Amino acid sequence: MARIKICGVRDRAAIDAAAAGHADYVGFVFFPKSPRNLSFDEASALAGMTPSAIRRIGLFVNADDEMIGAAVRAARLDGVQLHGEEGPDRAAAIKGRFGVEVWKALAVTTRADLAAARSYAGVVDRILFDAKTPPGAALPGGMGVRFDWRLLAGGRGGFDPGVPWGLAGGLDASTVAEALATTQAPLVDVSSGVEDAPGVKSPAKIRAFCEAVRAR
Ligand SMILES: O=C(O)c1ccccc1N[C@@H]1O[C@H](COP(=O)(O)O)[C@@H](O)[C@H]1O
Repeated sequence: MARIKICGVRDRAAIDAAAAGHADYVGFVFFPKSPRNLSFDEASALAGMTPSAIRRIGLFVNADDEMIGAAVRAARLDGVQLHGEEGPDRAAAIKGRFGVEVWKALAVTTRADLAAARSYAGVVDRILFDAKTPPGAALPGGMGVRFDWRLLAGGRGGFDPGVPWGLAGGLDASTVAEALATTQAPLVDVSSGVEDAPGVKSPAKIRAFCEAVRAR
């Protein structure tokens, strides 16, 4: 069964809904341009509300060590998701310095974009394949944009980028079954697809998303 990450949680209701849906991860966004951005104090409080069965992943975009360190400590993060232009060397340095799981998001439009995953094998704990947002977009993710999931449709054994992976971008309760059927993704990550407005999570949509994943 695919693991579930609910990204961009900002309040107790969203965390409770993720727990009710047996989500595996919640994501805390540390990117000031995002409507889901958290202060370190907010993240610390949310961490205290998160059941121990759910792991906390911090999302960063080209952040420096000072910011990542402050967030790791405040929110007692289990992992970091690098959603900017962090290369394998930067990802390795972050893993070495902070000793948490490192996920690297790769922006995908065409099959050629998948090849970059290989350069992170042995470095990161997970690759997240996300859609490329349009040129000039406000954010590099979290905008409900999807890519052609058939790019991840593997042969008999399924798609194998040589490193654990997950699927993100444009998922919601009505599309995730098709996404899973097409890709056999071992993890799905959702943000805007479980919101009523940017940054406003819907507990009902979170529960529906988790049910759609678990129903498969
Ligand atoms: O959620 C954000 O605000 C965000 C900001 C900057 C980079 C990534 C962001 N979110 C991540 O984007 C993907 C796809 O999100 P969506 O489901 O299409 O809205 C996901 O990994 C989010 O965690």
